[in-house]
Amino acid sequence: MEPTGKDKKEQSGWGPTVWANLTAVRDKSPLIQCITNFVSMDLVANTLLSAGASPAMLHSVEEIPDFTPQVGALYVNVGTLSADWLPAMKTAARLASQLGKPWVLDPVAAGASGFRLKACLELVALRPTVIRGNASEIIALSDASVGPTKGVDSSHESMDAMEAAKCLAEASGSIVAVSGAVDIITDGKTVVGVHNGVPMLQRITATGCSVTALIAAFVAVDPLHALEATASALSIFGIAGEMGMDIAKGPASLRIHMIDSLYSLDQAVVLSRVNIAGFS
Ligand SMILES: Nc1ncnc2c1ncn2[C@@H]1O[C@H](COP(=O)(O)OP(=O)(O)O)[C@@H](O)[C@H]1O
Ligand SMILES: Cc1ncsc1CCOP(=O)(O)O
Ligand SMILES: [Mg+2]
Repeated sequence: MEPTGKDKKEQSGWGPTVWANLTAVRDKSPLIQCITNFVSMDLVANTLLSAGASPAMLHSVEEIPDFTPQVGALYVNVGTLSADWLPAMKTAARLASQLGKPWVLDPVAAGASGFRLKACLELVALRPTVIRGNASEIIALSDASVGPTKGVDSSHESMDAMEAAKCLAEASGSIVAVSGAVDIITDGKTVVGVHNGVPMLQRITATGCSVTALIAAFVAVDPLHALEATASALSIFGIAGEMGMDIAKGPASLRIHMIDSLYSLDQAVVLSRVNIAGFS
């Protein structure tokens, strides 16, 4: 029998797992429903398309009963949250959970206001498959606290959020991913680190939103191995950033070259660049 998911990774390292997951996204082209912020819509859609997935920015509550059952995964991002958007986010998340479909939460600026924190906690209660945020967002969610904030940017390093990520994963039952110089992914017990990426990715708005969308595409094709799928997506996005950075002159050209690189990544590049390791 062919090894799958975790077994395959343990036998031959992460490279083949990451490549197999990217190949599955390209082959299956999963439909991803994105309820995301206004800033990110373009980069999120183009990231998904260049990876081979099929994005659809459908966010009206009236369309959810017809559309959400057809998607491979749902992506919810609270970046430009207002009260009128929240019912659609919760209705879609509840339906995805009921249908056993993977859904992924990006809790942008979770600790910036009481309104936003409460909304994020209500979404977490609807059992996302994966929660991906920066370190400050994951700490705010885990502590359920509003505090000093840099808004959508992080004022912490990803490693500062290791314990918060584990606690949040234990409490929620979700895979929790913290992005940063090292991306941390945990189910509350196992913790892996992704060491791909370049610092310039922080200078492009919506790269965090886009990597969360990519996680949704990867869990859509391997929902039973959500931790491995999440690490794979973060590694692939980081590698696309590394390849793009080789020719970029700054954030604007990195944005273009990163999308081109994501589209054209081949097996040799992926196998040589994947940099994922467990934490003991
Ligand atoms: N210092 C860094 N070095 C390498 N990659 C980074 C660094 N900081 C962020 N990244 C990458 O940039 C992407 C966006 O992450 P991040 O900036 O933390 O998210 P957000 O935009 O939500 O704050 C992720 O793929 C992450 O791995
Ligand atoms: C600038 C901004 N403001 C509200 S949402 C948003 C985009 C945030 O994107 P990311 O979290 O990927 O940096
Ligand atoms: Mg973000």
